[in-house]
Amino acid sequence: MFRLGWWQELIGEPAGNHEALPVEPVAGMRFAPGPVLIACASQTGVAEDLAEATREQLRAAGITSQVADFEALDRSILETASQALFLASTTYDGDPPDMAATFSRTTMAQTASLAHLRYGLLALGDRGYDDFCGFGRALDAWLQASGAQAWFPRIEVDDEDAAALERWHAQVAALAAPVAAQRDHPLQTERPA
Ligand SMILES: Cc1cc2nc3c(=O)[nH]c(=O)nc-3n(C[C@H](O)[C@H](O)[C@H](O)COP(=O)(O)O)c2cc1C
Repeated sequence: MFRLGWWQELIGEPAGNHEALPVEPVAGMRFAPGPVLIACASQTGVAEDLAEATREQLRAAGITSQVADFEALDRSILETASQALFLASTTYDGDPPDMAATFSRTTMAQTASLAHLRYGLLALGDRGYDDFCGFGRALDAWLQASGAQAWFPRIEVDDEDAAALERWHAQVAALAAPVAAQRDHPLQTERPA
């Protein structure tokens, strides 16, 4: 679906250079300059639609992003992304969507070096199933074990619950707001809390 090197082209790095970025101190609750990776694992399309809505939300805030499904993701892409939003559903018996099966089986089989990565995660599921949000929870655990730092606690969505989805878009808006404010008022510096 995606050509090789699509993420490296977006961040201006030649494809094939897979060295991890240096670890940066934790910044505040805001997107950093540079593109946001929106990674989507969907079986029946709900997470895909939400990923597009999130991309549109970022575009309206003047923030560049790239939506990628988990088939196009691998360790090297995550090791060169500094910020990402993950939208991940669960299917079958607590399993990843088909498009994330290889990622789950291979990339998640061992931890990665993701201390530079800040992320938000939306886990989609249905409490009617035994393993609620099984894949989203496993992905979150793997990201944390790999050193990535969550901007906010994982948001879990039960059967497309509107309140949970509102929380997601509110969190994205909160991350985007300081970027938009700085763009609109570039001479104002942020005051220390
Ligand atoms: C066949 C099937 C199996 C599912 N299995 C689970 C499950 O094990 N755990 C869970 O929390 N949700 C489960 N769900 C619910 C989906 O995760 C939920 O409907 C989600 O919104 C689908 O998102 P998607 O369209 O992006 O795949 C299942 C749904 C279907 C249709």
